[in-house]
Amino acid sequence: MNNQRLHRIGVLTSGGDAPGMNACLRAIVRTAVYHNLEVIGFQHGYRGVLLGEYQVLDARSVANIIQRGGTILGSARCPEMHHAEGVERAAKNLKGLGIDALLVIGGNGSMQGAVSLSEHWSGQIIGLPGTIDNDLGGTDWTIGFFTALDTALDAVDRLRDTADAFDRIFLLEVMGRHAGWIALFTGIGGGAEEILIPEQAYDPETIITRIKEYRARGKKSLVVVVAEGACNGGVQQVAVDIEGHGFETRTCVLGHVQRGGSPVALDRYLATELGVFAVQSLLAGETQMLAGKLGQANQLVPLREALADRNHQPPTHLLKINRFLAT
Ligand SMILES: Nc1ncnc2c1ncn2[C@@H]1O[C@H](COP(=O)(O)OP(=O)(O)O)[C@@H](O)[C@H]1O
Ligand SMILES: O=P(O)(O)OC[C@H]1O[C@](O)(COP(=O)(O)O)[C@@H](O)[C@@H]1O
Repeated sequence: MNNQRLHRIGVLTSGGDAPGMNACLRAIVRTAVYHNLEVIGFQHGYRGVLLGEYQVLDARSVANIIQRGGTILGSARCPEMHHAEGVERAAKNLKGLGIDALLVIGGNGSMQGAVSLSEHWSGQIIGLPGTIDNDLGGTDWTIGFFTALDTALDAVDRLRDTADAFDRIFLLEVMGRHAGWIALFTGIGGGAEEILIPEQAYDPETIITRIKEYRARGKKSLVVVVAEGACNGGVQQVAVDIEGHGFETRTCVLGHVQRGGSPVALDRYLATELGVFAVQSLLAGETQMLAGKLGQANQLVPLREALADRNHQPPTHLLKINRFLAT
């Protein structure tokens, strides 16, 4: 299966970092070295390609990182890639460095960058889904989602303790500007009474009515999980709306805590399997693909299709079943 033209591959981590990116780097480097490939790690995502900032990664350079959050390569949002000149420069630099193939670990934006690059560069490109938001098509799960979820769930449990002690309404804001995956799964797993996500129109009147019903049914403490992008103004607006009806609230914004920490088992597993699969795919001559997990299988989906996949929405039927669960 060896691709005779493949000698030197580049790898980068881009966009919002996600727990498990290091585990993925380890799997990529070890698999590549096993197959006698040289690996160049670009620092801080596409910025490293543009500035020529990179390091050679050998098998030992990825020792003892499988359990570490963040990314040893660093990440960045690199605005230059939004312009043709930036993409052309990245392509020129990759060519100059003799890179035969590039592996991009990141979210939606990073995959857009990979597609743009493929229009100016003839090397092979494979993307790997790395974002806590789980908002990328072409894969059921993204690296980092499971860890972020556990962090958010832990926060809900802790808030419930103090909410119970004071009979209070707590609002927890979790990440997800455009995607409600974290909020939805955290809300279900944590037994939240209400879950607000960007995929569902925000209706303050409904929330108020339900809070009154909960209280009438003897529920004292209430937890509302709010995705960052659930409504204009985020959790602060929700607090204003609820307080406007005479209910006292407390608000907690979880923020970047969700991005850090040691990856949980499922993220390490996903990162490792997809890392190996991505290198095997390069060796098989594949390009412009996302290496993802669909069901139990590793799958290659064309990057453009993965980006266009509108079916990868969070399962909003969970909002309906939460009506039973919150009774
Ligand atoms: N439409 C695009 N065209 C080219 N490059 C892009 C595009 N969108 C994003 N990128 C590149 O990918 C980087 C990461 O994207 P971003 O959306 O910030 O994070 P993520 O990959 O986690 O979704 C951006 O900073 C930029 O360098
Ligand atoms: O760290 P920043 O730049 O403030 O971005 C925060 C955003 O990044 C994320 O953590 C991850 O999003 P991306 O994968 O799109 O980068 C979002 O949940 C959050 O809205």
